Amino acid sequence: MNAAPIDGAHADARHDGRDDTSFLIEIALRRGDFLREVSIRSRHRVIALVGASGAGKTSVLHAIAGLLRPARGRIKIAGRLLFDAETRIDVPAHRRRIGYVFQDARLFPHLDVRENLLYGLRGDARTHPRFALHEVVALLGIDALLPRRVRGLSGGEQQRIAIGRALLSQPDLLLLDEPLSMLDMDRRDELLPYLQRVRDETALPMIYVSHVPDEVRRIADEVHRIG
Ligand SMILES: Nc1ncnc2c1ncn2[C@@H]1O[C@H](COP(=O)(O)OP(=O)(O)OP(=O)(O)O)[C@@H](O)[C@H]1O
Repeated sequence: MNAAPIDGAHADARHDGRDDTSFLIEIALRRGDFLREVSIRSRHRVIALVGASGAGKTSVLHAIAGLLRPARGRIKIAGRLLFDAETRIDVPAHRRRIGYVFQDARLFPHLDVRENLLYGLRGDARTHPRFALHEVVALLGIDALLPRRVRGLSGGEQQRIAIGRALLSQPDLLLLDEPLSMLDMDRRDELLPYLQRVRDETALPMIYVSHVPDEVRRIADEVHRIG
């Protein structure tokens, strides 16, 4: 497979040219009969993965997150070597410092919004967080939702909480797997500006998977096609 860059939108605005905001993902993935070679090199901070259904986009994110071990290759992101088959480096998932946002919010229904958010904030992160609760709440406009139960929140509100929870886990990298795909057009339009704020104000490297060209244009510096 190839993963050639096919777009350079926003490139100059947020590309700072430093090595520690680059992506090197050169892997072979196997899942049953499915086999996919992936070669992504980018010096941009925010990249998108596009490709047909079943092309392997989610599998690439799983490999980056440490949930799927590549058959061979190397993953280095923002200056951190996460996986290298040759030297047998395979950083465990819980040490990769990755925030993962799924299609569905996957919130805990028995906890309220504040408790869902704080779930990610543990250990040292509680005392010296890079992303503090009040900052994340302001960034995502979720102050009024804090005491609410998850049940009854709209899909867009739930996704904002899921993004907040991911940020509060103090990640060095954000993976977003079609985070708007379960929302109708109006909700999508409501949530996109929040994703853009997260992109611009957290300065985190991000990988954004989507089928929707307009979303990809509005979020990513560079687009890579899988498949
Ligand atoms: N646990 C598994 N065992 C075997 N095959 C799998 C497994 N998970 C995924 N696959 C297969 O791997 C391929 C890639 O799946 P993946 O979910 O990564 O694609 P995708 O590009 O994210 O698709 P979509 O856009 O539909 O979410 C598919 O053919 C899928 O059927």
